[in-house]
Amino acid sequence: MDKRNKPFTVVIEGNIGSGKTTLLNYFSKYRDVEVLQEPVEKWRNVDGHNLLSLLYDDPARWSLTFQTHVQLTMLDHHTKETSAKVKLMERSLFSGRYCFVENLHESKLMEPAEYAVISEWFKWIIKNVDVEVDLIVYLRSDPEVVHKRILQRARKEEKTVPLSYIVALHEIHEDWLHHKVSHPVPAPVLEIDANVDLTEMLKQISLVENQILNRKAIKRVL
Ligand SMILES: Cc1cc2cn([C@H]3C[C@H](O)[C@@H](CO)O3)c(=O)nc2[nH]1
Repeated sequence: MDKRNKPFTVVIEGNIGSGKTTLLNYFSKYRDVEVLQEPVEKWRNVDGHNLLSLLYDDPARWSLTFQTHVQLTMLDHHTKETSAKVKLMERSLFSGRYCFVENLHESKLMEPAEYAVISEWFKWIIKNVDVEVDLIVYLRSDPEVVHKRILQRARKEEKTVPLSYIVALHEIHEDWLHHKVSHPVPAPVLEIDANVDLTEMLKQISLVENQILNRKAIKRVL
């Protein structure tokens, strides 16, 4: 991708059920913003196989397969050309490797040899492909709050997700994006309190909208 016309790239990060889709929908009304949601439907149908369902039914057996496919679909989003000035992505190669893969490895649901292989892929990609991001919006939430939402949302594959899994993912997101002590942070982090209800969340988003749309920088250029 030609660096000159690369869009201002913003990734939305946060635990399962932290309100990423709400934030992305808020911005889909803008002409000049390309919104790339997580391609969950792709993960549910890879040549007829529902990898998301396989993952949750038997994570030890399927975590490498699932995370390898997610890494491919994220690479596709990172490298997707667009004429829009802003590209808004739901999650990224970075949360894939630093949060989800890390968590599966730490909880012994991914073999060390599998962890090594998917990490080699990740290292090669960030060395050889331009997957730079300009801003991370971190939807910070409490595990109990999002776990309740997940059960209410009742995505069929997630109905058995235990609170312990959400707590582990929360800690890993916090170490990476809030404490910034575990892995490289590839862009400045803008934190949003995601424990609030929808109306309050939308109010928070409108307060940081100019930063997310990089308005002032674009005005400077124009
Ligand atoms: C990058 C990345 C996104 C992502 C999502 N997921 C799961 C969490 C949710 O149950 C579902 C949709 O985000 O997929 C995962 O296990 N590993 C992931 N890695």
